[in-house]
Amino acid sequence: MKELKKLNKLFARYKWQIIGGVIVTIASRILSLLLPKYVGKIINLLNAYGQGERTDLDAVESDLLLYIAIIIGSTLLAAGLTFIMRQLIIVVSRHLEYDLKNIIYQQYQRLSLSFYKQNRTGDLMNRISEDVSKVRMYMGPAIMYGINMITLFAVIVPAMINTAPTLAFYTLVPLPFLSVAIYVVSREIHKRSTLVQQYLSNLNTISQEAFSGISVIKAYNLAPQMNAQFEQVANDSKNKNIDLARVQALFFPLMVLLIGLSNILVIYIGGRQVIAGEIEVGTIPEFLIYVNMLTWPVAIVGWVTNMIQQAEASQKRINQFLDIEPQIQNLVEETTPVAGSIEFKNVNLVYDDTDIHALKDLSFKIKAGQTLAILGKTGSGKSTILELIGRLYDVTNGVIEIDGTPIRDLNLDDLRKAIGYVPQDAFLFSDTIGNNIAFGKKDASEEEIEAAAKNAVVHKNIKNFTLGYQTVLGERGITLSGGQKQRMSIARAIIKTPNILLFDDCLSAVDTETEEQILNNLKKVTQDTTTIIVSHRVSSAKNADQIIVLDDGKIIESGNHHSLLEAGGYYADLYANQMLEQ
Ligand SMILES: Nc1ncnc2c1ncn2[C@@H]1O[C@H](COP(=O)(O)OP(=O)(O)OP(=O)(O)O)[C@@H](O)[C@H]1O
Repeated sequence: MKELKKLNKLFARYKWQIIGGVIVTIASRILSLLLPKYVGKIINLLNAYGQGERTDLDAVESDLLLYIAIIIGSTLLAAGLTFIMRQLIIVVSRHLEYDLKNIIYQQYQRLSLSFYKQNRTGDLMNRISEDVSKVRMYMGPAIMYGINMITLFAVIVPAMINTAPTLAFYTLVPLPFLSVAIYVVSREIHKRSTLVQQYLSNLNTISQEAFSGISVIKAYNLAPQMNAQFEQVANDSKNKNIDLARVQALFFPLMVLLIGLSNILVIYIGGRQVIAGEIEVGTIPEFLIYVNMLTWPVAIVGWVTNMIQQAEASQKRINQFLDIEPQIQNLVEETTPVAGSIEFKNVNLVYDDTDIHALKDLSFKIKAGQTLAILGKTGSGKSTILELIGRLYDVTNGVIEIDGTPIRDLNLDDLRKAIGYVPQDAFLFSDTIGNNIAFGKKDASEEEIEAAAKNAVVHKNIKNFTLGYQTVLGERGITLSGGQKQRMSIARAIIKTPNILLFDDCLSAVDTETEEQILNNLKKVTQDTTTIIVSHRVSSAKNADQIIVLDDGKIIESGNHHSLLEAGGYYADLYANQMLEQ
Protein backbone atom coordinates (compact mmCIF):
# COMPACT_ATOMS: atom_id res chain seq x y z
CA MET A 1 0.00 0.00 0.00
CA LYS A 2 3.07 2.26 0.07
CA GLU A 3 2.59 3.45 -3.48
CA LEU A 4 -1.14 4.05 -3.06
CA LYS A 5 -0.46 6.41 -0.14
CA LYS A 6 0.30 9.06 -2.72
CA LEU A 7 -3.43 9.16 -3.47
CA ASN A 8 -4.39 10.21 0.07
CA LYS A 9 -4.00 13.86 -0.84
CA LEU A 10 -6.50 13.34 -3.66
CA PHE A 11 -8.90 11.48 -1.38
CA ALA A 12 -8.82 14.43 1.03
CA ARG A 13 -10.43 16.60 -1.67
CA TYR A 14 -13.55 14.43 -1.54
CA LYS A 15 -13.58 13.51 2.14
CA TRP A 16 -17.20 14.55 2.76
CA GLN A 17 -18.53 12.44 -0.10
CA ILE A 18 -16.47 9.49 1.12
CA ILE A 19 -17.60 9.89 4.75
CA GLY A 20 -21.20 10.20 3.47
CA GLY A 21 -20.69 7.01 1.45
CA VAL A 22 -19.44 5.12 4.51
CA ILE A 23 -22.39 6.24 6.66
CA VAL A 24 -24.91 5.33 3.97
CA THR A 25 -23.27 1.92 3.48
CA ILE A 26 -23.49 1.13 7.18
CA ALA A 27 -27.13 2.23 7.30
CA SER A 28 -28.07 0.16 4.26
CA ARG A 29 -26.37 -2.97 5.64
CA ILE A 30 -28.14 -2.63 8.99
CA LEU A 31 -31.45 -2.31 7.17
CA SER A 32 -30.75 -5.35 5.01
CA LEU A 33 -30.49 -7.39 8.20
CA LEU A 34 -34.24 -7.06 8.70
CA LEU A 35 -35.00 -9.34 5.73
CA PRO A 36 -33.58 -12.61 7.16
CA LYS A 37 -34.81 -11.72 10.66
CA TYR A 38 -38.40 -11.28 9.48
CA VAL A 39 -38.34 -14.24 7.10
CA GLY A 40 -37.35 -16.34 10.15
CA LYS A 41 -40.16 -14.74 12.17
CA ILE A 42 -42.71 -15.50 9.43
CA ILE A 43 -41.68 -19.17 9.32
CA ASN A 44 -41.85 -19.38 13.12
CA LEU A 45 -45.26 -17.69 13.08
CA LEU A 46 -46.61 -20.10 10.46
CA ASN A 47 -45.06 -23.00 12.32
CA ALA A 48 -46.71 -21.90 15.58
CA TYR A 49 -50.07 -21.62 13.78
CA GLY A 50 -49.56 -25.08 12.19
CA GLN A 51 -48.66 -26.59 15.55
CA GLY A 52 -51.73 -25.04 17.11
CA GLU A 53 -49.68 -22.82 19.43
CA ARG A 54 -51.42 -19.78 17.96
CA THR A 55 -55.09 -20.07 17.11
CA ASP A 56 -56.27 -16.52 16.47
CA LEU A 57 -56.20 -16.48 12.62
CA ASP A 58 -56.88 -12.72 12.37
CA ALA A 59 -53.96 -11.91 14.67
CA VAL A 60 -51.69 -14.30 12.75
CA GLU A 61 -52.69 -12.74 9.43
CA SER A 62 -52.15 -9.21 10.66
CA ASP A 63 -48.72 -10.18 12.07
CA LEU A 64 -47.89 -11.78 8.73
CA LEU A 65 -48.86 -8.62 6.83
CA LEU A 66 -46.86 -6.47 9.22
CA TYR A 67 -43.76 -8.64 8.78
CA ILE A 68 -44.10 -8.58 5.00
CA ALA A 69 -44.53 -4.81 5.06
CA ILE A 70 -41.36 -4.49 7.18
CA ILE A 71 -39.45 -6.70 4.72
CA ILE A 72 -40.65 -4.71 1.69
CA GLY A 73 -40.06 -1.36 3.40
CA SER A 74 -36.56 -2.21 4.65
CA THR A 75 -35.53 -3.77 1.33
CA LEU A 76 -36.68 -0.72 -0.62
CA LEU A 77 -34.93 1.61 1.79
CA ALA A 78 -31.72 -0.48 1.68
CA ALA A 79 -31.88 -0.46 -2.13
CA GLY A 80 -32.29 3.33 -2.11
CA LEU A 81 -29.32 3.71 0.21
CA THR A 82 -27.24 1.35 -1.93
CA PHE A 83 -28.02 3.57 -4.89
CA ILE A 84 -26.87 6.65 -2.95
CA MET A 85 -23.73 4.80 -1.81
CA ARG A 86 -22.78 3.99 -5.41
CA GLN A 87 -23.55 7.54 -6.45
CA LEU A 88 -21.22 8.88 -3.79
CA ILE A 89 -18.30 6.48 -3.99
CA ILE A 90 -18.24 5.56 -7.68
CA VAL A 91 -18.79 9.17 -8.69
CA VAL A 92 -15.90 10.21 -6.42
CA SER A 93 -13.71 7.56 -8.05
CA ARG A 94 -14.47 9.08 -11.47
CA HIS A 95 -13.48 12.52 -10.15
CA LEU A 96 -10.28 11.04 -8.72
CA GLU A 97 -9.53 9.33 -12.02
CA TYR A 98 -9.98 12.66 -13.81
CA ASP A 99 -7.71 14.42 -11.30
CA LEU A 100 -5.03 11.74 -11.58
CA LYS A 101 -5.07 11.84 -15.40
CA ASN A 102 -4.64 15.61 -15.29
CA ILE A 103 -1.77 15.37 -12.81
CA ILE A 104 0.03 12.83 -15.01
CA TYR A 105 -0.58 14.81 -18.18
CA GLN A 106 0.70 18.01 -16.59
CA GLN A 107 3.79 16.14 -15.42
CA TYR A 108 4.33 14.82 -18.97
CA GLN A 109 4.21 18.41 -20.20
CA ARG A 110 6.80 19.46 -17.58
CA LEU A 111 9.25 16.70 -18.40
CA SER A 112 12.18 17.40 -20.69
CA LEU A 113 12.85 16.12 -24.17
CA SER A 114 15.35 13.56 -22.87
CA PHE A 115 12.52 11.86 -20.95
CA TYR A 116 10.65 11.33 -24.20
CA LYS A 117 13.78 9.91 -25.81
CA GLN A 118 14.10 7.36 -23.02
CA ASN A 119 10.47 6.23 -22.81
CA ARG A 120 8.28 4.78 -25.48
CA THR A 121 5.08 6.58 -26.43
CA GLY A 122 3.07 3.40 -25.87
CA ASP A 123 4.35 3.27 -22.30
CA LEU A 124 3.42 6.89 -21.65
CA MET A 125 -0.05 6.25 -23.05
CA ASN A 126 -0.47 3.10 -20.99
CA ARG A 127 0.35 4.80 -17.72
CA ILE A 128 -2.18 7.54 -18.29
CA SER A 129 -4.94 5.20 -19.46
CA GLU A 130 -4.53 1.51 -18.44
CA ASP A 131 -2.73 2.16 -15.18
CA VAL A 132 -5.05 4.97 -14.15
CA SER A 133 -8.08 2.78 -14.78
CA LYS A 134 -6.58 0.07 -12.56
CA VAL A 135 -6.00 2.64 -9.83
CA ARG A 136 -9.59 3.80 -10.25
CA MET A 137 -10.75 0.29 -9.50
CA TYR A 138 -9.04 0.73 -6.14
CA MET A 139 -10.37 4.25 -5.57
CA GLY A 140 -13.97 3.22 -6.33
CA PRO A 141 -15.10 -0.40 -6.45
CA ALA A 142 -12.39 -1.82 -4.15
CA ILE A 143 -13.09 0.74 -1.44
CA MET A 144 -16.86 0.48 -1.88
CA TYR A 145 -16.91 -3.31 -1.75
CA GLY A 146 -14.38 -3.24 1.08
CA ILE A 147 -16.55 -0.99 3.26
CA ASN A 148 -19.60 -2.99 2.25
CA MET A 149 -17.97 -6.24 3.23
CA ILE A 150 -16.64 -5.00 6.57
CA THR A 151 -19.99 -3.52 7.61
CA LEU A 152 -21.90 -6.56 6.44
CA PHE A 153 -19.65 -8.80 8.51
CA ALA A 154 -19.77 -6.49 11.49
CA VAL A 155 -23.57 -6.56 11.35
CA ILE A 156 -24.39 -10.14 10.29
CA VAL A 157 -21.86 -12.22 12.23
CA PRO A 158 -22.93 -10.92 15.69
CA ALA A 159 -26.57 -11.35 14.64
CA MET A 160 -25.87 -14.98 13.66
CA ILE A 161 -23.93 -15.75 16.85
CA ASN A 162 -26.64 -14.14 18.88
CA THR A 163 -29.36 -16.27 17.26
CA ALA A 164 -27.62 -19.66 17.06
CA PRO A 165 -23.89 -19.83 17.96
CA THR A 166 -23.24 -23.47 16.90
CA LEU A 167 -25.02 -23.07 13.58
CA ALA A 168 -23.19 -19.79 13.06
CA PHE A 169 -19.86 -21.58 13.48
CA TYR A 170 -20.63 -24.29 10.89
CA THR A 171 -22.07 -21.77 8.45
CA LEU A 172 -19.04 -19.51 8.59
CA VAL A 173 -16.40 -22.28 8.30
CA PRO A 174 -16.50 -22.73 4.47
CA LEU A 175 -16.37 -18.98 3.79
CA PRO A 176 -12.59 -18.44 4.23
CA PHE A 177 -12.02 -21.32 1.78
CA LEU A 178 -14.30 -19.61 -0.68
CA SER A 179 -12.34 -16.41 -0.24
CA VAL A 180 -8.96 -18.06 -0.82
CA ALA A 181 -10.25 -19.99 -3.84
CA ILE A 182 -11.59 -16.82 -5.42
CA TYR A 183 -8.31 -15.07 -4.71
CA VAL A 184 -6.34 -17.81 -6.47
CA VAL A 185 -8.69 -17.83 -9.45
CA SER A 186 -8.78 -14.07 -9.78
CA ARG A 187 -4.97 -13.88 -9.53
CA GLU A 188 -4.77 -16.34 -12.39
CA ILE A 189 -7.35 -14.31 -14.30
CA HIS A 190 -5.22 -11.22 -13.77
CA LYS A 191 -2.04 -12.98 -14.95
CA ARG A 192 -3.74 -14.19 -18.08
CA SER A 193 -5.50 -10.93 -18.80
CA THR A 194 -2.15 -9.10 -18.53
CA LEU A 195 -0.86 -11.42 -21.25
CA VAL A 196 -3.98 -10.75 -23.31
CA GLN A 197 -3.31 -7.02 -22.94
CA GLN A 198 0.28 -7.47 -24.03
CA TYR A 199 -0.73 -9.35 -27.15
CA LEU A 200 -3.39 -6.78 -27.87
CA SER A 201 -0.83 -4.02 -27.66
CA ASN A 202 1.50 -5.99 -30.00
CA LEU A 203 -1.36 -6.26 -32.41
CA ASN A 204 -2.01 -2.53 -32.14
CA THR A 205 1.64 -1.68 -32.68
CA ILE A 206 1.84 -3.87 -35.79
CA SER A 207 -1.33 -2.44 -37.30
CA GLN A 208 -0.41 1.14 -36.42
CA GLU A 209 3.01 0.77 -38.00
CA ALA A 210 1.50 -0.84 -41.07
CA PHE A 211 -0.97 2.04 -41.49
CA SER A 212 1.73 4.68 -41.05
CA GLY A 213 4.06 2.93 -43.48
CA ILE A 214 1.35 1.89 -45.94
CA SER A 215 3.07 3.62 -48.87
CA VAL A 216 6.34 1.72 -48.25
CA ILE A 217 4.43 -1.56 -47.86
CA LYS A 218 2.65 -1.05 -51.15
CA ALA A 219 5.73 0.15 -53.01
CA TYR A 220 7.74 -2.91 -51.92
CA ASN A 221 4.76 -5.25 -52.30
CA LEU A 222 5.07 -6.36 -48.70
CA ALA A 223 1.36 -6.99 -48.13
CA PRO A 224 1.67 -10.83 -48.03
CA GLN A 225 4.45 -10.70 -45.40
CA MET A 226 2.54 -8.13 -43.35
CA ASN A 227 -0.61 -10.27 -43.53
CA ALA A 228 1.31 -13.34 -42.37
CA GLN A 229 2.87 -11.37 -39.50
CA PHE A 230 -0.52 -10.02 -38.45
CA GLU A 231 -2.09 -13.46 -38.65
CA GLN A 232 0.63 -14.90 -36.44
CA VAL A 233 0.21 -12.27 -33.72
CA ALA A 234 -3.59 -12.38 -34.00
CA ASN A 235 -3.45 -16.15 -33.56
CA ASP A 236 -1.27 -15.83 -30.44
CA SER A 237 -3.65 -13.22 -29.12
CA LYS A 238 -6.65 -15.50 -29.74
CA ASN A 239 -4.94 -18.36 -27.86
CA LYS A 240 -4.25 -16.11 -24.88
CA ASN A 241 -7.90 -15.05 -24.89
CA ILE A 242 -9.01 -18.69 -24.89
CA ASP A 243 -6.68 -19.39 -21.93
CA LEU A 244 -8.26 -16.50 -20.10
CA ALA A 245 -11.82 -17.62 -20.88
CA ARG A 246 -11.01 -21.06 -19.48
CA VAL A 247 -10.08 -19.71 -16.04
CA GLN A 248 -12.87 -17.12 -16.07
CA ALA A 249 -15.32 -19.98 -16.64
CA LEU A 250 -14.23 -21.41 -13.28
CA PHE A 251 -15.23 -18.35 -11.31
CA PHE A 252 -19.01 -18.76 -11.08
CA PRO A 253 -19.18 -22.55 -10.76
CA LEU A 254 -16.72 -22.26 -7.89
CA MET A 255 -18.90 -19.74 -6.16
CA VAL A 256 -22.05 -21.76 -6.72
CA LEU A 257 -20.31 -24.86 -5.37
CA LEU A 258 -19.19 -23.21 -2.19
CA ILE A 259 -22.52 -21.46 -1.61
CA GLY A 260 -24.23 -24.82 -2.13
CA LEU A 261 -21.90 -26.37 0.44
CA SER A 262 -22.70 -23.70 3.02
CA ASN A 263 -26.44 -24.06 2.35
CA ILE A 264 -26.29 -27.81 2.82
CA LEU A 265 -24.39 -27.34 6.09
CA VAL A 266 -27.04 -24.90 7.33
CA ILE A 267 -29.87 -27.29 6.45
CA TYR A 268 -28.13 -30.36 7.85
CA ILE A 269 -26.75 -28.89 11.11
CA GLY A 270 -29.76 -26.57 11.51
CA GLY A 271 -32.16 -29.48 10.90
CA ARG A 272 -30.46 -31.56 13.59
CA GLN A 273 -30.61 -28.63 16.03
CA VAL A 274 -34.32 -28.09 15.30
CA ILE A 275 -34.98 -31.80 15.98
CA ALA A 276 -32.98 -31.50 19.21
CA GLY A 277 -35.11 -28.48 20.10
CA GLU A 278 -32.09 -26.19 20.32
CA ILE A 279 -33.29 -23.69 17.73
CA GLU A 280 -36.57 -22.69 16.11
CA VAL A 281 -37.33 -23.84 12.57
CA GLY A 282 -37.38 -20.21 11.30
CA THR A 283 -33.67 -19.96 12.09
CA ILE A 284 -32.89 -22.21 9.11
CA PRO A 285 -34.30 -19.91 6.37
CA GLU A 286 -32.91 -16.94 8.32
CA PHE A 287 -29.42 -18.49 8.14
CA LEU A 288 -29.82 -19.51 4.51
CA ILE A 289 -30.38 -15.86 3.69
CA TYR A 290 -27.39 -14.85 5.84
CA VAL A 291 -25.18 -17.30 3.95
CA ASN A 292 -26.29 -15.90 0.62
CA MET A 293 -25.81 -12.35 1.86
CA LEU A 294 -22.28 -13.16 3.02
CA THR A 295 -21.14 -15.19 0.03
CA TRP A 296 -20.71 -12.30 -2.38
CA PRO A 297 -18.72 -10.12 0.05
CA VAL A 298 -16.56 -13.11 0.97
CA ALA A 299 -15.91 -13.94 -2.67
CA ILE A 300 -15.11 -10.31 -3.12
CA VAL A 301 -12.33 -10.35 -0.49
CA GLY A 302 -10.19 -12.28 -2.96
CA TRP A 303 -11.23 -10.06 -5.83
CA VAL A 304 -10.69 -6.83 -3.89
CA THR A 305 -7.26 -8.01 -2.70
CA ASN A 306 -6.34 -8.60 -6.30
CA MET A 307 -7.66 -5.21 -7.36
CA ILE A 308 -5.61 -3.52 -4.65
CA GLN A 309 -2.47 -5.43 -5.67
CA GLN A 310 -2.95 -4.44 -9.29
CA ALA A 311 -3.64 -0.83 -8.31
CA GLU A 312 -0.49 -0.82 -6.17
CA ALA A 313 1.57 -2.06 -9.15
CA SER A 314 -0.02 0.49 -11.48
CA GLN A 315 0.41 3.34 -9.02
CA LYS A 316 4.07 2.37 -8.67
CA ARG A 317 4.49 2.79 -12.43
CA ILE A 318 2.64 6.12 -12.29
CA ASN A 319 4.75 7.32 -9.33
CA GLN A 320 7.92 6.48 -11.24
CA PHE A 321 6.98 9.19 -13.73
CA LEU A 322 5.45 11.59 -11.21
CA ASP A 323 8.61 11.53 -9.11
CA ILE A 324 10.91 12.47 -11.98
CA GLU A 325 12.17 16.01 -11.77
CA PRO A 326 12.43 17.58 -15.24
CA GLN A 327 16.06 17.80 -16.32
CA ILE A 328 15.48 21.31 -17.58
CA GLN A 329 14.30 23.48 -14.70
CA ASN A 330 13.20 27.07 -14.69
CA LEU A 331 15.50 28.52 -12.07
CA VAL A 332 14.34 32.12 -12.39
CA GLU A 333 10.99 33.48 -11.28
CA GLU A 334 11.27 37.13 -12.33
CA THR A 335 10.81 38.07 -15.97
CA THR A 336 13.95 38.40 -18.07
CA PRO A 337 13.36 40.01 -21.47
CA VAL A 338 15.40 38.57 -24.32
CA ALA A 339 16.86 40.86 -27.01
CA GLY A 340 18.69 38.24 -29.03
CA SER A 341 22.50 38.33 -28.97
CA ILE A 342 23.85 34.82 -28.56
CA GLU A 343 27.30 33.63 -27.52
CA PHE A 344 28.57 30.05 -27.16
CA LYS A 345 31.67 29.79 -24.95
CA ASN A 346 33.50 26.44 -25.13
CA VAL A 347 30.22 24.55 -25.23
CA ASN A 348 30.25 20.77 -25.01
CA LEU A 349 27.28 18.50 -25.20
CA VAL A 350 27.30 14.79 -24.53
CA TYR A 351 23.90 13.13 -24.95
CA ASP A 352 23.20 11.13 -21.78
CA ASP A 353 21.44 8.23 -23.43
CA THR A 354 23.90 7.59 -26.26
CA ASP A 355 27.09 9.13 -24.85
CA ILE A 356 27.55 10.84 -28.21
CA HIS A 357 29.79 13.87 -27.86
CA ALA A 358 27.76 16.05 -30.24
CA LEU A 359 29.42 19.45 -29.64
CA LYS A 360 33.08 19.89 -28.74
CA ASP A 361 34.40 23.14 -27.25
CA LEU A 362 32.20 25.16 -29.53
CA SER A 363 32.53 28.96 -29.44
CA PHE A 364 30.85 31.58 -31.62
CA LYS A 365 28.95 34.82 -31.23
CA ILE A 366 26.03 36.52 -33.02
CA LYS A 367 24.89 40.05 -32.35
CA ALA A 368 21.19 40.74 -31.89
CA GLY A 369 19.45 41.08 -35.25
CA GLN A 370 22.18 39.31 -37.21
CA THR A 371 21.89 36.16 -39.26
CA LEU A 372 24.05 33.09 -38.76
CA ALA A 373 24.08 30.15 -41.13
CA ILE A 374 25.33 26.76 -40.01
CA LEU A 375 26.44 24.19 -42.53
CA GLY A 376 28.08 20.83 -42.19
CA LYS A 377 27.73 17.13 -42.83
CA THR A 378 24.85 15.15 -41.33
CA GLY A 379 25.37 14.37 -37.68
CA SER A 380 27.89 17.19 -37.24
CA GLY A 381 25.84 18.82 -34.46
CA LYS A 382 23.86 21.53 -36.24
CA SER A 383 20.42 20.69 -34.79
CA THR A 384 22.01 20.25 -31.38
CA ILE A 385 23.07 23.91 -31.39
CA LEU A 386 19.48 25.02 -31.97
CA GLU A 387 18.16 22.69 -29.28
CA LEU A 388 20.62 24.16 -26.80
CA ILE A 389 19.51 27.71 -27.60
CA GLY A 390 15.90 26.73 -26.90
CA ARG A 391 17.12 24.94 -23.72
CA LEU A 392 15.62 21.67 -24.83
CA TYR A 393 18.87 20.30 -23.36
CA ASP A 394 21.40 21.84 -20.99
CA VAL A 395 25.07 22.00 -21.95
CA THR A 396 27.38 19.39 -20.46
CA ASN A 397 29.95 22.10 -19.89
CA GLY A 398 30.76 25.54 -21.20
CA VAL A 399 28.32 28.47 -21.23
CA ILE A 400 25.70 29.83 -23.56
CA GLU A 401 24.99 33.50 -23.01
CA ILE A 402 22.01 35.39 -24.32
CA ASP A 403 22.36 39.16 -24.10
CA GLY A 404 25.37 38.52 -21.89
CA THR A 405 23.40 36.43 -19.36
CA PRO A 406 24.01 32.68 -18.97
CA ILE A 407 21.00 30.92 -20.46
CA ARG A 408 20.24 29.10 -17.18
CA ASP A 409 19.77 32.48 -15.49
CA LEU A 410 16.99 33.44 -17.86
CA ASN A 411 13.35 32.78 -17.12
CA LEU A 412 12.63 29.70 -19.25
CA ASP A 413 9.18 30.92 -20.27
CA ASP A 414 10.59 34.26 -21.44
CA LEU A 415 13.35 32.50 -23.35
CA ARG A 416 10.96 30.18 -25.15
CA LYS A 417 8.50 32.99 -25.83
CA ALA A 418 11.34 34.90 -27.53
CA ILE A 419 12.13 31.99 -29.86
CA GLY A 420 10.47 30.93 -33.09
CA TYR A 421 11.67 27.40 -33.83
CA VAL A 422 11.14 25.54 -37.07
CA PRO A 423 12.22 21.93 -36.52
CA GLN A 424 13.62 19.65 -39.18
CA ASP A 425 10.55 17.46 -39.08
CA ALA A 426 7.61 19.82 -39.45
CA PHE A 427 4.83 18.67 -37.16
CA LEU A 428 1.28 19.80 -37.76
CA PHE A 429 -1.65 19.03 -35.50
CA SER A 430 -4.94 17.50 -36.62
CA ASP A 431 -6.61 20.88 -36.76
CA THR A 432 -7.34 23.56 -39.34
CA ILE A 433 -4.51 25.14 -41.29
CA GLY A 434 -5.36 28.53 -39.74
CA ASN A 435 -5.12 27.14 -36.20
CA ASN A 436 -1.89 25.34 -37.03
CA ILE A 437 -0.31 28.62 -38.06
CA ALA A 438 -1.85 30.57 -35.18
CA PHE A 439 -0.46 27.96 -32.80
CA GLY A 440 2.58 30.21 -32.42
CA LYS A 441 0.37 33.13 -31.35
CA LYS A 442 -2.98 32.24 -29.84
CA ASP A 443 -4.69 35.63 -30.35
CA ALA A 444 -3.56 36.02 -33.97
CA SER A 445 -6.07 37.71 -36.29
CA GLU A 446 -6.96 36.32 -39.72
CA GLU A 447 -4.90 39.07 -41.32
CA GLU A 448 -1.85 38.15 -39.28
CA ILE A 449 -2.26 34.46 -40.21
CA GLU A 450 -2.51 35.36 -43.88
CA ALA A 451 0.49 37.70 -43.70
CA ALA A 452 2.61 34.97 -42.08
CA ALA A 453 1.50 32.48 -44.73
CA LYS A 454 2.32 34.96 -47.48
CA ASN A 455 5.80 35.53 -46.10
CA ALA A 456 6.31 31.76 -45.88
CA VAL A 457 5.11 31.57 -49.53
CA VAL A 458 2.34 29.11 -48.74
CA HIS A 459 -0.68 31.42 -48.94
CA LYS A 460 -1.42 30.53 -52.58
CA ASN A 461 -1.34 26.82 -51.84
CA ILE A 462 -3.76 27.28 -48.95
CA LYS A 463 -6.10 29.36 -51.06
CA ASN A 464 -6.22 26.52 -53.59
CA PHE A 465 -7.81 24.21 -51.01
CA THR A 466 -11.61 24.44 -51.17
CA LEU A 467 -11.84 25.33 -47.50
CA GLY A 468 -8.75 27.55 -47.51
CA TYR A 469 -7.49 28.27 -44.01
CA GLN A 470 -10.32 26.18 -42.58
CA THR A 471 -8.98 22.98 -44.21
CA VAL A 472 -8.53 20.37 -41.52
CA LEU A 473 -5.26 18.47 -41.63
CA GLY A 474 -5.14 14.74 -41.05
CA GLU A 475 -2.80 12.99 -38.64
CA ARG A 476 0.62 14.61 -39.10
CA GLY A 477 -0.86 16.79 -41.84
CA ILE A 478 -0.77 14.00 -44.39
CA THR A 479 -2.81 15.89 -46.91
CA LEU A 480 0.08 18.33 -47.40
CA SER A 481 3.29 17.89 -49.35
CA GLY A 482 6.62 17.96 -47.51
CA GLY A 483 7.41 21.45 -48.79
CA GLN A 484 3.96 22.75 -47.84
CA LYS A 485 4.35 21.38 -44.33
CA GLN A 486 7.72 23.05 -43.97
CA ARG A 487 6.33 26.39 -45.09
CA MET A 488 3.34 26.14 -42.70
CA SER A 489 5.82 25.48 -39.97
CA ILE A 490 7.79 28.59 -40.98
CA ALA A 491 4.59 30.66 -40.96
CA ARG A 492 3.88 29.37 -37.45
CA ALA A 493 7.28 30.57 -36.26
CA ILE A 494 7.25 34.01 -37.84
CA ILE A 495 3.70 34.91 -36.77
CA LYS A 496 5.08 35.14 -33.22
CA THR A 497 7.45 37.92 -34.34
CA PRO A 498 10.09 36.43 -32.07
CA ASN A 499 13.45 38.00 -31.29
CA ILE A 500 15.26 34.80 -32.16
CA LEU A 501 14.36 32.62 -35.13
CA LEU A 502 15.80 29.14 -35.48
CA PHE A 503 15.38 27.36 -38.82
CA ASP A 504 16.51 23.73 -38.80
CA ASP A 505 16.99 22.67 -42.39
CA CYS A 506 13.42 23.70 -43.02
CA LEU A 507 13.77 24.65 -46.66
CA SER A 508 15.13 21.30 -47.77
CA ALA A 509 11.84 20.26 -49.39
CA VAL A 510 11.19 23.48 -51.31
CA ASP A 511 12.63 24.30 -54.72
CA THR A 512 15.43 26.87 -54.92
CA GLU A 513 13.19 29.51 -56.46
CA THR A 514 10.68 29.35 -53.61
CA GLU A 515 13.58 29.19 -51.17
CA GLU A 516 14.92 32.45 -52.59
CA GLN A 517 11.47 34.04 -52.27
CA ILE A 518 11.08 32.93 -48.65
CA LEU A 519 14.55 34.14 -47.73
CA ASN A 520 13.85 37.54 -49.32
CA ASN A 521 10.57 37.84 -47.41
CA LEU A 522 12.27 36.80 -44.20
CA LYS A 523 14.93 39.42 -44.67
CA LYS A 524 12.18 42.06 -44.70
CA VAL A 525 10.17 40.84 -41.73
CA THR A 526 13.06 39.75 -39.57
CA GLN A 527 15.35 42.73 -39.87
CA ASP A 528 15.74 43.05 -36.12
CA THR A 529 15.53 39.33 -35.44
CA THR A 530 18.52 37.17 -34.63
CA THR A 531 18.22 34.37 -37.15
CA ILE A 532 20.04 31.06 -37.30
CA ILE A 533 19.61 29.01 -40.44
CA VAL A 534 20.79 25.41 -40.44
CA SER A 535 21.05 24.09 -43.94
CA HIS A 536 22.77 21.78 -46.38
CA ARG A 537 22.39 24.34 -49.15
CA VAL A 538 24.74 27.22 -49.83
CA SER A 539 21.78 29.11 -51.32
CA SER A 540 20.19 29.32 -47.85
CA ALA A 541 23.42 30.44 -46.24
CA LYS A 542 25.09 32.81 -48.65
CA ASN A 543 23.39 36.01 -47.50
CA ALA A 544 23.98 35.41 -43.80
CA ASP A 545 26.15 37.89 -41.85
CA GLN A 546 28.16 34.98 -40.59
CA ILE A 547 28.54 31.38 -41.69
CA ILE A 548 30.04 28.52 -39.72
CA VAL A 549 30.83 25.06 -41.00
CA LEU A 550 30.71 22.21 -38.53
CA ASP A 551 32.38 18.85 -38.64
CA ASP A 552 32.05 16.30 -35.86
CA GLY A 553 30.88 18.90 -33.34
CA LYS A 554 33.67 21.41 -34.09
CA ILE A 555 33.81 24.55 -36.21
CA ILE A 556 36.09 23.92 -39.15
CA GLU A 557 35.42 27.15 -41.05
CA SER A 558 33.80 30.46 -40.31
CA GLY A 559 33.38 33.76 -42.08
CA ASN A 560 30.95 35.15 -44.64
CA HIS A 561 30.13 33.97 -48.16
CA HIS A 562 33.01 35.81 -49.80
CA SER A 563 35.68 35.06 -47.23
CA LEU A 564 34.73 31.37 -47.22
CA LEU A 565 34.82 31.16 -51.00
CA GLU A 566 38.25 32.68 -50.93
CA ALA A 567 39.38 30.27 -48.25
CA GLY A 568 38.67 27.46 -50.71
CA GLY A 569 37.62 24.89 -48.10
CA TYR A 570 34.48 22.80 -47.46
CA TYR A 571 32.16 25.75 -48.13
CA ALA A 572 33.79 26.65 -51.42
CA ASP A 573 33.62 23.00 -52.58
CA LEU A 574 29.98 22.78 -51.57
CA TYR A 575 29.26 25.99 -53.46
CA ALA A 576 31.01 24.73 -56.57
CA ASN A 577 29.14 21.40 -56.45
CA GLN A 578 25.78 23.01 -55.88
CA MET A 579 26.32 25.54 -58.65
CA LEU A 580 27.04 22.65 -61.00
CA GLU A 581 23.82 20.90 -60.00
CA GLN A 582 21.68 23.91 -60.91
N1 LIG B 1 18.41 13.30 -28.66
C1 LIG B 1 19.55 12.71 -28.95
N2 LIG B 1 19.99 11.72 -28.16
C2 LIG B 1 21.17 11.13 -28.43
N3 LIG B 1 21.97 11.43 -29.45
C3 LIG B 1 21.57 12.41 -30.29
C4 LIG B 1 20.33 13.09 -30.07
N4 LIG B 1 20.18 14.00 -31.05
C5 LIG B 1 21.28 13.91 -31.84
N5 LIG B 1 22.10 12.95 -31.39
C6 LIG B 1 23.40 12.60 -31.97
O1 LIG B 1 24.21 13.75 -31.90
C7 LIG B 1 24.94 13.93 -33.10
C8 LIG B 1 24.62 15.30 -33.71
O2 LIG B 1 23.28 15.29 -34.15
P1 LIG B 1 22.56 16.54 -34.81
O3 LIG B 1 21.13 16.19 -34.99
O4 LIG B 1 22.86 17.76 -34.02
O5 LIG B 1 23.28 16.62 -36.23
P2 LIG B 1 22.93 17.52 -37.47
O6 LIG B 1 24.20 18.14 -37.90
O7 LIG B 1 21.79 18.39 -37.21
O8 LIG B 1 22.54 16.38 -38.52
P3 LIG B 1 21.54 16.49 -39.77
O9 LIG B 1 22.18 17.39 -40.78
O10 LIG B 1 21.45 15.09 -40.28
O11 LIG B 1 20.26 17.01 -39.25
C9 LIG B 1 24.56 12.77 -34.01
O12 LIG B 1 25.59 11.81 -33.92
C10 LIG B 1 23.28 12.23 -33.42
O13 LIG B 1 23.22 10.83 -33.59
